[in-house]
Amino acid sequence: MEYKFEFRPYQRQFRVPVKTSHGTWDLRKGIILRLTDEKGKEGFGEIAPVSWLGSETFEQALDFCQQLPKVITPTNIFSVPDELPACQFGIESAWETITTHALTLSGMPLEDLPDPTSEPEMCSGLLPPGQAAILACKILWKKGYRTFKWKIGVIPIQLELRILEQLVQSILEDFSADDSISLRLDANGGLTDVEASQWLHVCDRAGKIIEFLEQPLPVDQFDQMKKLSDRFSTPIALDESVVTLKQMKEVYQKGWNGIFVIKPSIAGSPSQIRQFCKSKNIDAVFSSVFETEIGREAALRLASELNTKHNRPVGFGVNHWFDDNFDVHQLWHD
Ligand SMILES: O=C(O)CCC(=O)C1=CC=C[C@@H](O)[C@@H]1C(=O)O
Ligand SMILES: [Mg+2]
Repeated sequence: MEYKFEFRPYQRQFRVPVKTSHGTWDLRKGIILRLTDEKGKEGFGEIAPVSWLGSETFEQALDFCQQLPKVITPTNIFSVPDELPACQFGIESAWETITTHALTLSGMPLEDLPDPTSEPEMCSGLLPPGQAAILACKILWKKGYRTFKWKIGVIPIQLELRILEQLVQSILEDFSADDSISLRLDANGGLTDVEASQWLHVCDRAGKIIEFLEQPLPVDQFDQMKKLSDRFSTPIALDESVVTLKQMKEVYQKGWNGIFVIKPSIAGSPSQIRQFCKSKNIDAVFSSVFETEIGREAALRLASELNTKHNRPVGFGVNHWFDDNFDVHQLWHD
């Protein structure tokens, strides 16, 4: 079978730049691709790199698309290099939408997939860093969210610890007690070992309201994170340490049995991710990379199949970070 291959780069300005301990991200650039088979059936996919998290760069992805032939075969689709995980995901998921006849691979019709972004209690809402998190939490709670993720490691730790106290206080006071509220803290690898211990002491004291502390230390400090997870009761979730399938396997081999934050759009081949997660029974939190509806649908299709054991709310409550009325299908009409 041969497929006509077309691609369109896009870019979307964040309403508010995404600030993390890695720095400031203000423009989301990606590539929407379309495969058309010999019967005219179309399949869309998205390449949404986040190089500072560990995927290829947007430029490397664009170069790869430009060097592909205008007509490709399954050999091209399944031989995308492992150094291009966002390209692997985008091209293979476009192929899946054509070949699985709009069914998820577990046989569920696509239109029946639960869209967590329309069911906020199944989704975590991403809060801005710093003091702004408190008001943002109230706004998202009113929209139905009950799981919130807050970026830390962005301003001095004493300030952030004080804000956490205020955040927990406002949740306990303002939200009805029967709400099972969860707070996820994401340091993006920006803490020192001492700061991570300080955070985990506070999290342990705050109790179950803190679902997990995400990537407290840099990727090269896996052993220290393993020690922290043994020392404190608050779970630790790895993100930057497990961006690609290759990293997931390495970390699993080293004995990580904690939470894996899986960003399908930058993790690599969907079929290989599926195989790994099913065979290892991974405790996963599926997370967005601010992709468009094309990439989100492919990522959530995978999440719906793999998120069965722990059924953690998916990290896709990010639409409010854009305020444009971006129509991804318009790319094909310009
Ligand atoms: O996981 C979520 O709840 C939302 C997505 C999210 O937090 C992120 C997406 C991409 C880069 C980062 O800003 C951040 C992360 O580090 O997890
Ligand atoms: Mg993260």
